[in-house]
Amino acid sequence: MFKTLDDLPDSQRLLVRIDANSPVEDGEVRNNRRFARHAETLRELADAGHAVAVLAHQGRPGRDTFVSLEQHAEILSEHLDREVRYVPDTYGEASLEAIDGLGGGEVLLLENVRMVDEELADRTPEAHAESALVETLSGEFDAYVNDAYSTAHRGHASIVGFPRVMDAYAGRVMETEYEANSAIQQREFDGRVAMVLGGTKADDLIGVMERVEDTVDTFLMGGIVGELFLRAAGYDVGYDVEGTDFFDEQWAEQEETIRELLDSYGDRIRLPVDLAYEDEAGDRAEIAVEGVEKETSFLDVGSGTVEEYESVVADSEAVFVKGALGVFEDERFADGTVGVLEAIARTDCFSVVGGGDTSRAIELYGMDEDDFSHVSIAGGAYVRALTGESLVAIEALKR
Ligand SMILES: Nc1ncnc2c1ncn2[C@@H]1O[C@H](COP(=O)(O)OP(=O)(O)OP(=O)(O)O)[C@@H](O)[C@H]1O
Ligand SMILES: O=C(O)[C@H](O)COP(=O)(O)O
Repeated sequence: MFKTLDDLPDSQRLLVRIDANSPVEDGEVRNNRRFARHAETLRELADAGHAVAVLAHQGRPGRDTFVSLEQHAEILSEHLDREVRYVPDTYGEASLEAIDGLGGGEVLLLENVRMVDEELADRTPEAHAESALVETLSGEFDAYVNDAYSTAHRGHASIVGFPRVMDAYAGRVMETEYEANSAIQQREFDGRVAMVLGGTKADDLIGVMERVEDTVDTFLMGGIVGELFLRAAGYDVGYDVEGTDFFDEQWAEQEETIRELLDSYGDRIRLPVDLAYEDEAGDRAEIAVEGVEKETSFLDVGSGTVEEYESVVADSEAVFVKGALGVFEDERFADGTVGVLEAIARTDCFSVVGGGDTSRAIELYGMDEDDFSHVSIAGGAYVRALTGESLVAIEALKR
């Protein structure tokens, strides 16, 4: 097992990796449950008198969610009820100076670690440990704490590099999510098991589908991923809204695998029977997938699909959710995501909802977290844990 905060010596200078990757709307970073959860870890460390420098990422280069962490520092300050200083630099002169001035009980947020090219480089953990980022920052601290459970599946420098050269501990979020999600993996279900798969990241979900073949009876597809499956099934769908680029690259990469999955899983994969879009008046409109004739950017599954998915949920003993069925952040296109989540909440089935964005729908639409067995703040990491795949961050902490 890994070491936890219970094992930390007193008065340490700590480098703490959190995952505050958040939705960004019109340049504004949206507060979400990740902040509140990580704030608990940071409060515990600061209250204990440790000096805390925080490392985190936001978005990916090339995406419009790829922004600096200045707003994250403000949001964290509100949650912590103490100032979180921010330095617009990750391991250069400015950040080293700020780290130098960091006292016990203080919290400093370094700049988006994905602004350092080495972070995302495709390298082994050994090579990551030799990067300038890791070599420089590791020399400034006594120990490294990884609380970023939701990034635990990414073999990036800040996740797998530091634990090779520093004393490493799991933060509270890492510890509790790991325990909860491993417990799920060990359960056995007598009845039917359904998995709701949506959102934007096809490669994550396809990996899952291949691994849970023996456990899951029905896959309920939606979101961008659902449209990719519909396209593979012969429907003329999968067109981006202006300014987004979800479909073409993923289609080129995944077309063949999606076709194979459709062939081999047959009826176990349920695809949307209707979809919703914004009409000329700006209202929600729906169309059956059979009737789609012109290029349309769809933003939700339709009401016929929700009805079908609700009845699958009602017949299931366990339901796992990863990814939203539509752009639920816009009330007009929340019906799919909210409809299915409410159907789950109405039953007493064992249920797990994951996905940093998706789980936010629970809060946004006034649902009660207690109606679900577990709500994870992780997306890809949660799904991998669920399917028994090991997480590189956990392996690194266990070394
Ligand atoms: N048809 C669609 N068009 C555009 N975006 C969509 C569509 N359907 C769902 N989404 C978006 O998918 C997002 C959720 O999926 P995503 O795969 O990003 O994340 P997640 O599973 O919640 O979390 P994580 O990022 O933690 O893996 C939502 O923000 C929603 O707006
Ligand atoms: O939000 C997440 O799922 C994590 O922060 C990982 O982000 P990524 O999918 O961009 O690597």
